[in-house]
Amino acid sequence: MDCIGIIGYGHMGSMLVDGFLSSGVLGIDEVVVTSRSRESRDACAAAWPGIGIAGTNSELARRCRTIILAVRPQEVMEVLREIVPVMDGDEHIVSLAAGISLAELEGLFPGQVTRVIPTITSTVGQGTTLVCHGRQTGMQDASRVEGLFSSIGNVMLVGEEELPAATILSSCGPGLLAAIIEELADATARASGLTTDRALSLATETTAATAAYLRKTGEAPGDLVGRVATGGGVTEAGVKRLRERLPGVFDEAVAAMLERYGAVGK
Ligand SMILES: NC(=O)c1ccc[n+]([C@@H]2O[C@H](COP(=O)([O-])OP(=O)(O)OC[C@H]3O[C@@H](n4cnc5c(N)ncnc54)[C@H](OP(=O)(O)O)[C@@H]3O)[C@@H](O)[C@H]2O)c1
Ligand code: PRO
Repeated sequence: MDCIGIIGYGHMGSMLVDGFLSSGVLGIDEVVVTSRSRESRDACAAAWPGIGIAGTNSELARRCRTIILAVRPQEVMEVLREIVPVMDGDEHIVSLAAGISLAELEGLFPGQVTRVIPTITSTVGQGTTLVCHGRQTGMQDASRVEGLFSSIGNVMLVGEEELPAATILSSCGPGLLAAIIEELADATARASGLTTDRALSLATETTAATAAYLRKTGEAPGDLVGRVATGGGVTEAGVKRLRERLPGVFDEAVAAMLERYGAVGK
């Protein structure tokens, strides 16, 4: 059987196992997992009784044709070097690593290679996975991988040159927005009698509702600001302050992320 192998049972590896099996896109006998530590392999076996667990990366590579590298960028090339000698050459390597290029991957494995950038929000079936296929990847394997990731959210095909910016939005985005929600809630709690818990609950609900509103109406964010910010009113005072400072803050944050993107794993 053509099994899907996942190397690395961390945040992404465990999310993919849960997502692929819960969605039913894969059966329990179609997935093989390994991870560096015994604890992670045991945790996977306990969470999904009957799942294939490989003791080593090489064992997994011998058993699977599609191999998802869910290790950190700085570990990807070492893992690839370890498994290439036991591979036939017709496998499909799927790397989740931000910052490791197709050319770098193909330099070690000159076969079918795809870069996939998932997002933690796939845990709840939402958000967009970015997919960028290498030149050697055939249509059948490409659509198999796209189908797998479609089972846990949206899939967007992107060119490799678009990947850094798209990653910031779709994959770093939940972390950025979570930090903003926390700051907004903390600031209102500091300035009032509202408890932090209640402030966080309101800020989270409002963020979800605002995204739902924008998605459903298709309205531009600036137009929504205009609907909410009554002239001379409360929102206007806050938006004015944000617009004075936020462009510079966001430019700095994006520049820092792009700089790190180029260096990660090197
Ligand atoms: N987190 C995100 O939201 C996100 C989004 C998009 C892309 N990514 C990418 O996804 C990849 C994984 O990120 P993550 O957040 O899941 O990292 P993580 O939680 O640190 O998980 C990495 C896992 O790799 C395992 N590992 C390390 N070295 C290994 C080796 N030599 N052989 C086998 N397993 C090994 C570790 O195993 P043990 O636990 O067994 O020690 C760990 O569980 C990264 O390349 C990252 O750039 C992450
Ligand atoms: N998480 C990974 C990082 O922060 C890649 C995108 C989201 O490096």
